Amino acid sequence: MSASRVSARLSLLESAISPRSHSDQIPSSIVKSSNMIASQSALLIGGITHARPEWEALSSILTLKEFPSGTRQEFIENCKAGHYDDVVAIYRSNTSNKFTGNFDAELLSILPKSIRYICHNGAGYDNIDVPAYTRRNIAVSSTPVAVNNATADVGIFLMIGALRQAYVPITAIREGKWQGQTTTGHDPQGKVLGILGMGGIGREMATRAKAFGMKIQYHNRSRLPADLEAGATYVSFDELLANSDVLSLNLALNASTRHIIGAPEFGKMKDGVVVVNTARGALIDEDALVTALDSGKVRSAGLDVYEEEPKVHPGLLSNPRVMLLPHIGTNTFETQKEMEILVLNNLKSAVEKGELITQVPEQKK
Ligand SMILES: NC(=O)c1ccc[n+]([C@@H]2O[C@H](COP(=O)([O-])OP(=O)(O)OC[C@H]3O[C@@H](n4cnc5c(N)ncnc54)[C@H](O)[C@@H]3O)[C@@H](O)[C@H]2O)c1
Repeated sequence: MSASRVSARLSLLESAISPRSHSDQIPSSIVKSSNMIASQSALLIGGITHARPEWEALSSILTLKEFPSGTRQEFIENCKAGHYDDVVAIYRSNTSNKFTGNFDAELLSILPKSIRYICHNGAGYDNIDVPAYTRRNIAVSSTPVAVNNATADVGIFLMIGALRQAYVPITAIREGKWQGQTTTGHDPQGKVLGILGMGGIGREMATRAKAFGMKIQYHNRSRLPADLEAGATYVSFDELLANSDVLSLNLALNASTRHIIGAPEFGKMKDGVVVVNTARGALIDEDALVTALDSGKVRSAGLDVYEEEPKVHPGLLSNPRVMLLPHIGTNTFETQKEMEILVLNNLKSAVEKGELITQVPEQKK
């Protein structure tokens, strides 16, 4: 990692939050109050695993409330009953989305008028209707940068696994079949990696892939400055499809990127292309991917994300040329902790300075 990126990463983590003594007590389902009564509250939806002391330290400036688990209906009832009427900032996550459902326009209409900030734990935030929250003047932050290394590591793991079609030997040896039906794989050396979405994770994919002797090309909405390009070639979307041996998806899911890769795009790719997706499942039309795998157009794929998680397309499950992981991109101790701290730093900055550190780019425009 370059010195500038290290310092950018550290500056996100520098915090005025000073951990206080850790309490293992699970708070009540609605309210965990501080010793002092602050006039404003923060609401934690779901759990905090690694940074609970830092969360509890916020009780010096805020009353802390929690909705650790439950249903969307229960959450809505709490809102309607006025339990969160003094909440100015919410800590939520992709994980806690299963309790509340999406932060969509319906939920927004029920949230207390006091809420000014949504501090989201996750680099992807497609479960928040950002335009609707922007219209209500609610600022939203996510956790970029902190996720880069762990997610790119998984991307490389999936790419190598797909190139080597590693699923077959991995399962054969445990079934007592030694190599079983293992086929001969392919080297990354000398191949062209095409990165669609050259943001934080895409650039870390590029850094790692260069060490494997790959040539890097990318497509982004706009070309990057030379220092961020770091030797990668900027190409059009169609050139990326036509000239990549491995295509890695590293862009956000939104209305304009849903199914950005479908049957017409597979048709423009090289025969035997390898597809890696650690971004969001719905970027790819999964039915079209299964068809392209079945025909051999796509030789193999490495996937961490799916269109309808936790459902996985049966055509992917049954295909031994596909490496499948259950959305574990950021699931390391170090990264999870860094993400939690970054959310809390956003929350503290919001309350104390009126600004988020990593506000989502759509709102910064
Ligand atoms: N598998 C996981 O656990 C995991 C972990 C973290 C992030 N993610 C996903 O990865 C995505 C990328 O994360 P990031 O932190 O690198 O985001 P980022 O915002 O740093 O980078 C995304 C890049 O995509 C580009 N882009 C957007 N729309 C595009 C388009 N139509 N065509 C080409 N490029 C486009 C943007 O300009 C940006 O450079 C996230 O949105 C998230 O959904 C998944």
